[in-house]
Amino acid sequence: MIVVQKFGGTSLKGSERLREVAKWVVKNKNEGNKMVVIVSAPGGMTDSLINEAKEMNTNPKGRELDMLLSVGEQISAALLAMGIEELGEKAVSFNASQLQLKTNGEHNNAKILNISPEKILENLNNDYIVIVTGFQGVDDEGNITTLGRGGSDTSAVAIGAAVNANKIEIYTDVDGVYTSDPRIIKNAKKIKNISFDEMIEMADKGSKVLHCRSVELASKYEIPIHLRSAFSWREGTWIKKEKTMENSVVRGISNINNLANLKINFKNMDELVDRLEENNINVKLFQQLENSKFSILTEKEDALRFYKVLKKDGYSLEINDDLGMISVIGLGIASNNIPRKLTKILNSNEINIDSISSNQTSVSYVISQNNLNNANAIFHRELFE
Ligand SMILES: Nc1ncnc2c1ncn2[C@@H]1O[C@H](COP(=O)(O)OP(=O)(O)O)[C@@H](O)[C@H]1O
Ligand SMILES: N[C@@H](CC(=O)OP(=O)(O)O)C(=O)O
Repeated sequence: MIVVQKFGGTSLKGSERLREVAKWVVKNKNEGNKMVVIVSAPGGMTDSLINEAKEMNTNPKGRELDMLLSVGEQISAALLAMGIEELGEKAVSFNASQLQLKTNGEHNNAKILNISPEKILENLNNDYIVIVTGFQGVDDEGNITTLGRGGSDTSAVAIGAAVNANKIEIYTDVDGVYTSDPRIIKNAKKIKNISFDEMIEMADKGSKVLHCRSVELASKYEIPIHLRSAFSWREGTWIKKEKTMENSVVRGISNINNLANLKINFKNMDELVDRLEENNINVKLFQQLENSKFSILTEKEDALRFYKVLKKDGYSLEINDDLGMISVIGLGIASNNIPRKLTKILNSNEINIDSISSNQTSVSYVISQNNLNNANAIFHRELFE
């Protein structure tokens, strides 16, 4: 059986943790499995590399940033290989360049195009534990790219699909997906099974426990993911195809912090869309308010950047940069009375709603950033406790 195991930053921070991971991987190998291990950078390293970059240049080029950010994963990969060899097993580490893990050239947010599994399979057949750097790729010209923050989950699923893995396990610092972020909601409950669609929606709406694209890929290839803890090693949460799930309408709550809304007077909508694209603004919600008035919800950093650009060009616009979004997720949620109930709950708690949006799997409220944790606690109490 081929088993892919991915370890996140906190699971790899410091030699003691690395040794625990090495022992676990060797134990799984000794149970008769062929092991492919995907690693993130040691916890906190990617953040501190970004800070160092910003000290040198307030707006570093994507290519150079990727050269720098890809370093952390390489450190984890080499150290883990050494730790495994110390336990008497054969291990070899590879970076994306050595494996020709091809992506497009979109620096800092690259998409995986192709992975040739031969080198990994050859080493597995020669009894090696294969360790691969997550988060990184190479473009057509050999430049190092990275997949966006949290992207090593996506590396794991893509590599799992390429080697036709029997199991993909993602190890982190919580023992599963919870009904809300357990760091914020102390009474959050562990979810045993969640469908791909629900998990995609939770990740897209701010639950950083899994990279959204990793779940999209797992859904495409129909490979279940087992998300579990590298601390307790207990059974975690299964993310899998909906058919095999028991029915329940409400699955979880997600939050996005630090959003901003721009209200813009702009004559031509196509031109506005072009300007958003040119400036790389990732729009979360786009509404036409009146004939030539638009409302755009985006991350605060993007909004402030776009505000400055448009202001300089003489446009009239307003900004509210104190917003967040709370979403409740569940299959078919929009077609029952839950959205109405949630709106009432916010109203009766005097939480102002800036806007509401919904789709088949989620309903989202844009509210003031200050109210976000409170709304999360109130929704959680009403829906899950
Ligand atoms: N619904 C949720 N269930 C579990 N964890 C969540 C959820 N939403 C957010 N999280 C957070 O995700 C964290 C794990 O993700 P992350 O820090 O990226 O780990 P890693 O470095 O292992 O990839 C948890 O510590 C938890 O606070
Ligand atoms: N090191 C990268 C990639 C990653 O996926 O990390 P983690 O698995 O620790 O979330 C980041 O911090 O974004």
